[in-house]
Amino acid sequence: MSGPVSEPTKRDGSRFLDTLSGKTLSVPPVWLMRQAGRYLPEYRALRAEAGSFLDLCYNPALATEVTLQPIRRFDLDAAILFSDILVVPHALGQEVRFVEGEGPRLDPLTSRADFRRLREAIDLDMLSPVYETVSRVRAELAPDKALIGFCGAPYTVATYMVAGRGGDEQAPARLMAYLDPDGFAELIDRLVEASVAHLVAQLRAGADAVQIFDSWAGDLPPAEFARWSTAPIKALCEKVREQVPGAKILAFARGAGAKLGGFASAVPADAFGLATSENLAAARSVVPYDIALQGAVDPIALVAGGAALDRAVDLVLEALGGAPLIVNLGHGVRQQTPPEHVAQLVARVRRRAG
Ligand SMILES: Cc1c2[nH]c(c1CCC(=O)O)Cc1[nH]c(c(CCC(=O)O)c1C)Cc1[nH]c(c(CCC(=O)O)c1C)Cc1[nH]c(c(C)c1CCC(=O)O)C2
Repeated sequence: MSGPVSEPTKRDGSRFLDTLSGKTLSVPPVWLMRQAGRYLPEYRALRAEAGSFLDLCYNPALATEVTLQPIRRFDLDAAILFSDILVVPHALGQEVRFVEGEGPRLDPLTSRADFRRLREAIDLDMLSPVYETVSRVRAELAPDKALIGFCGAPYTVATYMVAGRGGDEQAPARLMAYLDPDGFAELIDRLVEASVAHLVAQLRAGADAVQIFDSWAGDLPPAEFARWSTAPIKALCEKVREQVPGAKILAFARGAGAKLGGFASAVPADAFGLATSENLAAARSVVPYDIALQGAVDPIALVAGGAALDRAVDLVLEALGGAPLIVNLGHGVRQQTPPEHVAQLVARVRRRAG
């Protein structure tokens, strides 16, 4: 577990890692954001026994099991660590809880004074169960399956820390960014440092790649996007690679749209995630051809299944299949998704295999 990371690209036969290295495969790799979760009956059963959602995130035996549940059921190319982006504010000393049926609730930060009361640096000991989960999952996964670690982007995590919850285009954080840009920058900088430490710990524990989720970045006007999404994610990638040379990184600025070209030219990621709303051909034309794109099947088409799902998958393969592609959804799996539809999606992607 300790010592330098194994060279991720040397893991044999991983379609996912080959694609991150810039290869175009006739059968692209596939995994799904939120592939573990409440749409799976085996998740709901285990969740009922685990106590709170955070208890589950900090229980290596149960979190390992939940991470592996979708891999046992479906022929996916990658597992994603079962955890949450809000463990970072939690380990910075902010109160975080998950209200059943409603989502996350944090004690909101309303001023500089509020976040100066948080820890200066992330308490990695608090997150040691997460890293223990990473090494347990890696030990159980087949060599051709990749393990993805993750964090939230500084901006998205800051929006939850300031608002105390999701919703309303995360307006409270945007308001703070306009009214007190230096104070907001201080929060963002602290989140860059905390996220670097969290991603490096996951890579050292055995994650083959890490994804940065900027779920709320797309709402920002271009100048704010450049300052609060692009610049911190660029710094995060560079600082992770200083400690883990060659680390494989996926960056998902959801809904970047016309801002994707600028984002992709500044951020040194190995793949860029695309949201459901993106024009795929336009996205491909603004990202260098040796850099992978990931996405962007509509999660609602996955709920629908049948011919609509096949068509949604085919459109992604046609638009993006001529260059390195990781098939995924444009956002997370919805709770009402019939599990059989995930099997159908994977089969559709693999259809030309063999
Ligand atoms: C914004 C965000 C969060 N968490 C995450 C994001 C970024 C991606 C996105 O935009 O969806 C990321 C996340 N959250 C979770 C994962 C695990 C890995 C995976 O399967 O993708 C990942 C990668 C588990 C989770 N995170 C959460 C659940 C549901 C909790 C439960 O089982 O009760 C899961 C499986 C809770 C959560 N966590 C968060 C919210 C807003 C919610 C409530 C919404 C909901 O309930 O679906 C914050």
